[in-house]
Amino acid sequence: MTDIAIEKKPSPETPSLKVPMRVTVLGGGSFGTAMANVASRNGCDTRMFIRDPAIAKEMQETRRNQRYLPDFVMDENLSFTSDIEYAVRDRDLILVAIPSSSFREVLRQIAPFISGQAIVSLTKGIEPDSFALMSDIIREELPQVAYGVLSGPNLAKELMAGIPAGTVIASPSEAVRFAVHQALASALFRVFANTDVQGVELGGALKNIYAVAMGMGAAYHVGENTRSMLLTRALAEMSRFAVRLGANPLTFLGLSGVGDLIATCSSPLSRNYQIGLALGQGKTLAEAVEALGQTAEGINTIRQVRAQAEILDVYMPITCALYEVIYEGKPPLGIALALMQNGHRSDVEFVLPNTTPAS
Ligand SMILES: NC(=O)C1=CN([C@@H]2O[C@H](COP(=O)(O)OP(=O)(O)OC[C@H]3O[C@@H](n4cnc5c(N)ncnc54)[C@H](OP(=O)(O)O)[C@@H]3O)[C@@H](O)[C@H]2O)C=CC1
Ligand SMILES: O=C(CO)COP(=O)(O)O
Repeated sequence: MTDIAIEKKPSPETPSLKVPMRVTVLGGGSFGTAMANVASRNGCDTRMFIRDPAIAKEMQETRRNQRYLPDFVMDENLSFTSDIEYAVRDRDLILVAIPSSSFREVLRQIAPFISGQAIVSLTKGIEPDSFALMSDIIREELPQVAYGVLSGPNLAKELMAGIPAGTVIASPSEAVRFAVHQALASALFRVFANTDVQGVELGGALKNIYAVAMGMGAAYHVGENTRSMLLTRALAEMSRFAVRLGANPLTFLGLSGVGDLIATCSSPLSRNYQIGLALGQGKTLAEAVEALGQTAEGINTIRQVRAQAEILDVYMPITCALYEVIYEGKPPLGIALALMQNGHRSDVEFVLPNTTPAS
């Protein structure tokens, strides 16, 4: 990252001072497009890396993302390239919006051209097999870079429509937190800060599991009491798991925790919710994924987290129940009834630890 952004850091008395930043977004799907648009609209010199040259050319000419967000016109200053070196050389910030399954591969492609740019993950998933978070992958592949993760209730279509939203930049580096704020914050987009990278990242990845569950619940027309119970127990479950991995439980009170859980679990715009809805309406997993045609990280996250919870001996009843329904073909209503009979447990276990063994 260049020094300019850091040297001109405004004092709290001069919050409106802005230094234009050079931003690149890797990934031309829904979220990459939405965040590139946020940065460009905010005055950043912004490039998007699209792997298919024909699509990059089409987007440059039409300013539309015909496949992922056809109903929106992108900011007129945004530029598009399929040349990865040109995309990442001499930039301040690289925002990575690539699905978790390809995240490492793309970091390896950019590695030869990285010398001082900060790398920020926008991805909400966990790498298959390794159980690595995106911040782990950045540290492994690019050990010298300043890095962060951005996560929060940020449905791509709402951002494109200019509907106000907030997000969280988590980084051990104050310079990265500041630079991301400077690049993205506006009257339409608030950027909050955290240092609990793992907690923020796990919030974004884990809530996808429960969005699948809530989509399925919607197919069964569950009531508000049931929805609220499921959401709140989801928060208990995800924070329990994340704390076992070293996260701060209080992070889950923030936008990247409860905030994103509410947005993703309540909105038909969420692709994970859409998958759950389709499954609840009787589609097979393959049919639901094919009909969606976009990334729904939750499907893999359910499998990964269930396996990891078993290894770590963390009680994750909702995740395990979903696994049984989706991957073992068990009947959803029977599984839901069994969940309701899981015994007498603490409401908030950081207040009252559970004393009875999990059934
Ligand atoms: N959409 C949303 O509202 C939000 C999404 N996220 C997260 O952002 C991440 C990306 O999601 P999203 O943009 O929505 O996903 P999409 O499915 O909409 O798009 C994925 C994009 O990544 C590209 N891509 C995949 N593999 C590679 C690769 N190896 N090299 C280069 N490009 C590649 C795809 O290219 P191609 O089209 O050529 O396949 C496509 O442009 C996910 O982790 C998601 O959880 C986070 C917040 C909100
Ligand atoms: O993470 C999201 C909103 O914050 C979007 O979730 P989906 O990937 O389910 O669309």
